[in-house]
Amino acid sequence: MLRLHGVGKRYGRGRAVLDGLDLEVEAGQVLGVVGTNGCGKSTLLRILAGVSRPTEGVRAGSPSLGYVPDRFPAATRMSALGYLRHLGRISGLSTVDERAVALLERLALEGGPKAPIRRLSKGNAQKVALAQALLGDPELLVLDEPWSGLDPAAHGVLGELIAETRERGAAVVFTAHREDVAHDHASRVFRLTEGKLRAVEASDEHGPCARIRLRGPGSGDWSGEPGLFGITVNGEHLDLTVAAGRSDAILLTALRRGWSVVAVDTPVAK
Ligand SMILES: Nc1ncnc2c1ncn2[C@@H]1O[C@H](COP(=O)(O)OP(=O)(O)OP(=O)(O)O)[C@@H](O)[C@H]1O
Repeated sequence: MLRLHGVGKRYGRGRAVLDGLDLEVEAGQVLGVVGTNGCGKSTLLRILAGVSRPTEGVRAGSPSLGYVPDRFPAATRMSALGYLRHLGRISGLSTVDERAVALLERLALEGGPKAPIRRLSKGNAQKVALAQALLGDPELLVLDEPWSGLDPAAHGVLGELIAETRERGAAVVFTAHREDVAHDHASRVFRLTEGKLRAVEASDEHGPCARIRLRGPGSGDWSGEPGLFGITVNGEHLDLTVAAGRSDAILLTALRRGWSVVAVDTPVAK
């Protein structure tokens, strides 16, 4: 879908921010990029999104793109919906209203679709940025620190939107500061250091997790269960967060203990 080969980037006469970097993005993949402040994550994503050119190397491929930049240009007088309509027209989308309103409602934009963009808080502006990136159902979604400023409810919705994007066969590349967040959502995680990407495997403690929702009546003491990272009681449901590799075993244990399985959210395939 999109390939970077030997990509380098230098601003003016400064040091090389990216240096001989290779990356292949394939359909249905979610790639997470982590790294310290200033290591070049936004630079890499700008090149992936085609808004900045590498000073060396090749960017090959031309998927349709949705991009959430690190800074959202939020100075417009338009309403959120007006802005999305405007971008939709520029991108040649015939009707955007229904999809735009649905996305803004799902992300719970404060003030609704008519909220003026320049009065939005950082997190709410980020929701509009996400909606504009998703509007045209792009083949590649490039998200620069998409969690920044979002409240926990919007975090959850963003996770769903990323999963849905992958399920319809599109690809996602995102940056994150927290490695565990990256592993929660990505099929592959890379660390950007010294201008290059290195794969980061999930450690046992922060590996990909599955979420299992059970309904009672069931019994048993879950303490000490290997690979069980967390339990939450949600009304009549018990929600377990488990290591992906242990989910079958924990499901069997739950069934034996008299629980019914309501839902299993499996991790992104490795
Ligand atoms: N337009 C620019 N002109 C000059 N230098 C730049 C420009 N954009 C980025 N840089 C420099 O390139 C380096 C990488 O910046 P970049 O924003 O890509 O890092 P980052 O990993 O996204 O950082 P953060 O985690 O803080 O968002 C930094 O040293 C930054 O100062």
